[in-house]
Amino acid sequence: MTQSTPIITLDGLGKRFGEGKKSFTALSNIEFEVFENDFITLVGASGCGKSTLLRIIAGLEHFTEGEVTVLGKPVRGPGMDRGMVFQNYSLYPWLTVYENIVYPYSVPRFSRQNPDVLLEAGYRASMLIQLMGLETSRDAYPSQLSGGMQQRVAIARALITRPKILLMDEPFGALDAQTREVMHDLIRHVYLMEGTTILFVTHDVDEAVYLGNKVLVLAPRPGRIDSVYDVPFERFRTREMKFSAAFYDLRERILARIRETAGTSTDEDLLRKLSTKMQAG
Ligand SMILES: Nc1ncnc2c1ncn2[C@@H]1O[C@H](COP(=O)(O)OP(=O)(O)OP(=O)(O)O)[C@@H](O)[C@H]1O
Repeated sequence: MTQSTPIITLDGLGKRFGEGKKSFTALSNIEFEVFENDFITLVGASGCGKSTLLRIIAGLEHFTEGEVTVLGKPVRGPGMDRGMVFQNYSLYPWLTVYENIVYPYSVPRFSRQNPDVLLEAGYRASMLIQLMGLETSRDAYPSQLSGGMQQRVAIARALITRPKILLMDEPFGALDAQTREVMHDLIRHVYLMEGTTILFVTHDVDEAVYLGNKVLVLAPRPGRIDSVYDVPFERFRTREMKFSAAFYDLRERILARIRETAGTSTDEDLLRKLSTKMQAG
């Protein structure tokens, strides 16, 4: 697959929840192409459909209009070509770190295969354990790990089958600021080492600019693509970048655009809207 062949194609994609009068259009006419080795971060006002879009690409949610194609094939459900990481780690508490990571290979499709495949899975798990800095926790259970470590395990598990695409839904949303920073550098490292194409949903515009090569802004009601920003930074990111004028300028432009799409021109506007909503509800 060359740079000019899209790895994911969204063609007139739409999603309606429910039927008839009570139906709700969550996404409308999404047209977008993702290319191999893209790192795309998705931002937008709350409820604009970021998670729904990611879940549709993952094959976890049906769509009601248009078509989604991954690696040239229409999406009809989840597949080994797409790994998914959620905010809440979703590890199996009764399995160790190593067992959680190799778990995808315990499905019958793999476990009935020749032992070489399982041996190779073991090697890959050990490599991922090293890549994620989990060597000393290999035999620990999830409850013995911090949130950041649990999320490293979840990322390793998503990567074990060498998916071409990694779909991440606010994966660092539950982590403290310091751990998030470490995870940012880790995920950029994984991206460069593994050559995976990444789609990453976040509420945090700083995170979106630091991680992404492109930032996709979705507008709400109905969810649609509003704008795409190219991130003008090197493949290797450094924390100093966050203090540069270019970073600040891009972040401010994206934040302003999100506010505009949400119909709020300032943070005060947004707070006023929220408090009116709370009083009403
Ligand atoms: N199962 C469902 N049934 C009905 N409506 C739903 C369902 N799931 C999501 N929605 C609605 O679809 C819209 C998009 O939801 P989604 O979670 O994708 O948005 P989001 O941009 O990820 O939100 P947030 O930023 O708050 O996480 C929201 O208005 C939500 O209420």
